[in-house]
Amino acid sequence: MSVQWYPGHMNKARREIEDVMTQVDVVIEVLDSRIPDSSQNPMLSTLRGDVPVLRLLNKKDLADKDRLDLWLKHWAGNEGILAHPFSTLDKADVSKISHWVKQMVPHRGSAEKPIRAMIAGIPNVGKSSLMNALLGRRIAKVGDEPAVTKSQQKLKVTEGFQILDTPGILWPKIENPDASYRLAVTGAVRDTAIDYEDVALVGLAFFISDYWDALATRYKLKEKVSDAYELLKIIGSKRGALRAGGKIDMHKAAEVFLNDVRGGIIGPYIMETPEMIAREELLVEEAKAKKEAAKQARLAAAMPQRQQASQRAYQDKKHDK
Ligand SMILES: Nc1nc2c(ncn2[C@@H]2O[C@H](COP(=O)(O)OP(=O)(O)OP(=O)(O)O)[C@@H](O)[C@H]2O)c(=O)[nH]1
Repeated sequence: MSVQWYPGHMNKARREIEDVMTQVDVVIEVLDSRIPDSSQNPMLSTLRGDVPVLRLLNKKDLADKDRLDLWLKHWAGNEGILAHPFSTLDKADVSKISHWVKQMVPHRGSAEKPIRAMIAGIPNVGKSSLMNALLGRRIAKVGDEPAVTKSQQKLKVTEGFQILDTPGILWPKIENPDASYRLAVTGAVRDTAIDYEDVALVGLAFFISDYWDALATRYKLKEKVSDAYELLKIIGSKRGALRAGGKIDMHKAAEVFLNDVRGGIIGPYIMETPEMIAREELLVEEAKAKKEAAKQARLAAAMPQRQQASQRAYQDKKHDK
């Protein structure tokens, strides 16, 4: 949960995943179904090459089923990707994994040629829980170490199915500020990375627009409140987040709300839809194009000055002769 991603970490993770990729037949990519896009690692699609990916939308018990279906439809045609809603808490789901991997790698799966899988995902998506559930025992938590570590042992799940003993920890989409907030709201990145109250306000604004009824039921709100800051104050007041003198303690109010969101107490939700991500990507592209155009305009504007400067330098040189 507390990995801080720096370029050095990312390079190390990338190299190690590349090495491990040669030893596996399938990657089991664990996502947080409340943020199906932001919990994907941006590099995995390139790193995996031709290796198929079983994409588990974990924590389905916390997710909005309708939006989950939108994502499944969205990925349906993707070559080499099989996606399923999933929960490590659901024994029936866990028992289906060996069938799903066999579907993806039909030429392996016997005792002589077992399917070798690596579990991978960003921090806190449920990789260790998945390994424990598959193996029926607790493995040591990998926690703070980015990427795959040590030489990899293969652990037997069934006769024809093995998993590597250390999950691959991948970095989240930290370069996109909107995604960073969504990762923070669900608890996938450390609270200290972004201001706690800001995270709660982003989360609250999202619930106001997308899941107002659930919010109203949880906090017994009679009328719609559109302003996230005002609503955080109301939640703080209702839940006793007060300082001495009766002023609202906004940090405590943020804590109350975020604990509810992360624990699924308000109700099932998904913060991203394929359509919304497409719009966001378009905006990012447009912003990039605008920035580039502004740079070119600045260069063009500076051109005559540069030409004048080089002309002056030429004339000075001539004069000196
Ligand atoms: N509600 C719910 N919680 C889950 C599920 N699977 C895992 N969790 C919880 O998610 C949290 C993170 O799970 P871990 O298995 O530690 O996640 P991880 O990916 O190994 O985390 P790192 O070691 O930080 O990379 C724990 O509190 C788990 O209990 C699930 O299906 N539903």
